[in-house]
Amino acid sequence: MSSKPRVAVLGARGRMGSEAVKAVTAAEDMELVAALDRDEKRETLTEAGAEVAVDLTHPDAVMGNLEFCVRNGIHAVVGTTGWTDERLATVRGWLAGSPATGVLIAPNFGIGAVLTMHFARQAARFFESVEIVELHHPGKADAPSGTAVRTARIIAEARRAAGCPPAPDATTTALDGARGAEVDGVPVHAVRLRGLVAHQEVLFGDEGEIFTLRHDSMNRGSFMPGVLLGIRRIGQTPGLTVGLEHFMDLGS
Ligand SMILES: NC(=O)c1ccc[n+]([C@@H]2O[C@H](COP(=O)([O-])OP(=O)(O)OC[C@H]3O[C@@H](n4cnc5c(N)ncnc54)[C@H](O)[C@@H]3O)[C@@H](O)[C@H]2O)c1
Ligand SMILES: O=C(O)C1=N[C@H](C(=O)O)CCC1
Repeated sequence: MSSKPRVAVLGARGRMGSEAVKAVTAAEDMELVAALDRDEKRETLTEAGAEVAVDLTHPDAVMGNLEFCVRNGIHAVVGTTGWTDERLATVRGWLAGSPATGVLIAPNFGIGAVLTMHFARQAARFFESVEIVELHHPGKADAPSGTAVRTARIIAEARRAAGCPPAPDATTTALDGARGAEVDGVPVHAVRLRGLVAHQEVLFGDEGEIFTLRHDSMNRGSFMPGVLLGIRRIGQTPGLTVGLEHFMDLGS
């Protein structure tokens, strides 16, 4: 990779993509060489000599973009959501054919959001009950948020490893959705409200005690230090990395 990575942004006219274009342009240690949105051809990436592509598009678009990048040896920093185990396996398959290429999939670029997940992992085994509430702007396509899904999986994994029983819940009748979506056994509730950007609460409860982790992204600029960190690190990190925490030296 060049000493100043040559960066392309996909989804450049979107809420996140337009912020990323500004952030990359303002960063002195990288160069913006392409800014593409829907209906612009992916070949622009290779023509512009892009070394890192930042994908901030849509769950329906991200796989095609990523396949093109990996097949052309372009590293990718992905904020787009909609990830499943099957999709991750497909990306690993592409990367097997391009072993020097790196892909970072970051469910959330917010430093505080990554720390919320890190602390949730630590807290998970100490409380009988846990539920997640995520709150986002009404323009969001997916529910629950990628961050909430990842947080639930991290908590569930930590609770399984510690041998925790399922959280108590005496509900026998409920309207559809009243108890949220169950992600790996953790109830996740999604709110969509004009005025919100991206917010999450992780609620832990035990006898006489509630412990709450809350993170608020008040604007999309809050995600940009994480996007830039991903761009700076992905060239030295071949293969698939899921979660920005792997670039944050958080320890265990
Ligand atoms: N990881 C994070 O920290 C983080 C933060 C915010 C949003 N997101 C995710 O990023 C994605 C984008 O969010 P947003 O709020 O900016 O959405 P948005 O709808 O404002 O922007 C998406 C942009 O992508 C464009 N697009 C669609 N298909 C495309 C394609 N094939 N090639 C190029 N561009 C294409 C659209 O025209 C649009 O301009 C969503 O999946 C969202 O959940 C992630
Ligand atoms: O605005 C969005 O859309 C966001 N998507 C990510 C998610 O689904 O977790 C990150 C937060 C903002």
